[in-house]
Amino acid sequence: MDYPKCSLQLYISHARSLGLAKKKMEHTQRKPTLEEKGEERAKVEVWNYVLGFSKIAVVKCAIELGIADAIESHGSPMTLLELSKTLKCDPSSLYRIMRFLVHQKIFKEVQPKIPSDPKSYAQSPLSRCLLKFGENSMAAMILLESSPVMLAPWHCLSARILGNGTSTPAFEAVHGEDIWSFAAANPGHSELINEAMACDACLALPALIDSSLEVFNGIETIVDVGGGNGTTLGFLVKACAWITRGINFDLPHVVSVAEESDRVENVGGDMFDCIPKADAAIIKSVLHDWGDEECIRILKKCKEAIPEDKGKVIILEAVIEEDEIKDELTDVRLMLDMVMMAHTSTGKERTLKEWGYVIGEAGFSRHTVTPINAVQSVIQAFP
Ligand SMILES: Nc1ncnc2c1ncn2[C@@H]1O[C@H](CSCC[C@H]([NH3+])C(=O)O)[C@@H](O)[C@H]1O
Repeated sequence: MDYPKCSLQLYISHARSLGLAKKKMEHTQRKPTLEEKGEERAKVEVWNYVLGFSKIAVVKCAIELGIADAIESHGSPMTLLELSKTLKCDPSSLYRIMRFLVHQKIFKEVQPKIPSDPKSYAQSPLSRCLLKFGENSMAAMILLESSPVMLAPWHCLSARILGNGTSTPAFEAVHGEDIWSFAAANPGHSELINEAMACDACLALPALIDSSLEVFNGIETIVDVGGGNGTTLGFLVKACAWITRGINFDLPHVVSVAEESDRVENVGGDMFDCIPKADAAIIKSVLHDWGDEECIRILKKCKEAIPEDKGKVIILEAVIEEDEIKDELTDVRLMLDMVMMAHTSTGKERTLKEWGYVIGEAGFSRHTVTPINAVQSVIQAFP
């Protein structure tokens, strides 16, 4: 029934006569119960899952368009028109992309000095991570994880978990081979992996060098097992003048495209067969790609490569916290564990206890674990 706006009184008396007013007032005045509030919150959160993919998709789009790069080379905030001209984009579509990215706090909106002028877009610490190059860039990781090759296996996650460990791993189910054979046969994808891993090394190595440089004291030669394109060793030889020789050891298809540099040589091979000898071995973001049995085999090969008396293996990997005290990277570590499930056949992130198990089984007498300001901790294993 329609009521004129001004006749609330009339509505109330009419409702009262219908015996509805009390019920209606109770309904509008009653505070939602905790349970009802929880249900409401849950719906909003589920909406975020329903459409959550749009965040990575739009960020990938921003990297491909080069939005952050354009603002960076412009040297000051850019208006929509300037940005769309530079990027050769349709301004109305770009406007919607920028509205989304500003809402996500990836770019900042700058109000004009003269109110009738258009507003402009400025960088933030977050948008600088989307620059294609530079020390803070995380673009390569986004481009790898959002590539069709890496996204497809996620559709096979439940199939992988069903079947009590007998089902085909998700990556193999989609691509017919494991990620490393796939990379060997697809140089474009191999490059994406190498660049993404180099990007991760650019985050972890400065943290390691800043807080734990003493780990490398007395080491003159060092082999990086599964070293990718050599970024880790590049950081180490620069920070440690006493390292005379670094060996970047990886699969032949990886080292064949890695740049040689002063004091760092590339050696191709298979870590399950034999690892080049050195005073110490470093192994970063490799063991998490493998199950316990393979990890033990790799660690035994590392042990054979170093001197029994003063050698050590320096492992850079995430440690999953088991207690209640969790740091702000716990989410990232748990998501990384899911990535291992989707992209590798047997890989996983490990707790302290699980690291202790594989290190002990590989024959090391003791190990230490030191957190650094990164996703990874530094684990030193001694023969
Ligand atoms: N059998 C193998 N022998 C040597 N390297 C391998 C083998 N299987 C996989 N890898 C390499 O392991 C690396 C894992 S990605 C980690 C790269 C680098 N340590 C970094 O953190 O930046 C890739 O570069 C692979 O090519």
